[in-house]
Amino acid sequence: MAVEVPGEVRRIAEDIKTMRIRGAGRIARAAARALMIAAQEYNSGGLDEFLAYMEDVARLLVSTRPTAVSLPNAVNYVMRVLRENRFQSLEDARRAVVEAARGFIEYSEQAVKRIGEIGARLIRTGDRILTHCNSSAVESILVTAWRSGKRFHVYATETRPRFQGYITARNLAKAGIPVTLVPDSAVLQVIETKRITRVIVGADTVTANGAVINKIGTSQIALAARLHRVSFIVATETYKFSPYTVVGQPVEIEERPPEEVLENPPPGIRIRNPAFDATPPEYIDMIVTERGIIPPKSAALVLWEMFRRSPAEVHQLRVEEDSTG
Ligand SMILES: O=P(O)(O)OC[C@H]1O[C@H](OP(=O)(O)O)[C@H](O)[C@@H]1O
Repeated sequence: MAVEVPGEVRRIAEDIKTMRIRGAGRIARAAARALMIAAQEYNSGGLDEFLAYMEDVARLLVSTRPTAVSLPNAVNYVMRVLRENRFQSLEDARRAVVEAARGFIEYSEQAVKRIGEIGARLIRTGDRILTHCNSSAVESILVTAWRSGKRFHVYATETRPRFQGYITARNLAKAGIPVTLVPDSAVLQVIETKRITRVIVGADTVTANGAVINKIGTSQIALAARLHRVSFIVATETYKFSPYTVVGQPVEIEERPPEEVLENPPPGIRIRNPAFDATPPEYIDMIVTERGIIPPKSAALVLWEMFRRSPAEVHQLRVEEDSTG
């Protein structure tokens, strides 16, 4: 019989699903923490049962939201220690999971900080910066630049239907940064009349060809920025680069409940609520990562460096995941 998943782990999975825990980086760290808790709380059998149970937990976590690849990348990073090693005892296996999860969380936190330092160098006093949704990588850049004495103004979109732009506006205001909240539909007008100098957004997934999957509306903003020759910058940790796209697997765009758009739609009206869209590499000037700034066309190189797997190996990995799923 399958071992029961601890309540706290199920709660984390539910919180990711319902977006109480949100943001691609936070989701990844929460998933790593959930695997750590699952390993620590396991007390009902031997090593083989433990391995099967951890695979169950991994599947539960990965199934919560489909788009941000940071989630399966974090889970696979931790699970790889179990999948690729032979352990003599349950305690050794448990310890390896806890260490890997801690390692991932630490790396991720440092990466966001490093992106802040690297990206802050791009900001100039006098900039008028537009951002969309809420990205901790973008916030890290803006807050670091501000603390280093640069003075600028940020325009934050509301980001319907979940209004994550309010989180951004609140956090920036708290840091003392002048911020103006604007409706999503005002983007072109704001870029034009406020003479925006830079757009900076986060990412949920970066594909092998350098396209960026981010909060719905990002691609429209990229188009508007292109129209006015405003540089379009993406800030992201490298674990949001998708190894699956190396073999051409499309990124699934999450479709969220219609009630998020309209609670009680009048009869006869259908509602669609896609949560993300894809911005092609041609519209992206640079991607700021913890490893440095790259042009979007170099995404495949980053993937190769990180995973060091040939396309055939990635394909095999996917097949194995699917068959255990
Ligand atoms: O990792 P950080 O930079 O914090 O966030 C990255 C992205 O995650 C968010 O998705 P959601 O709000 O979880 O749907 C937004 O799309 C944001 O740009």
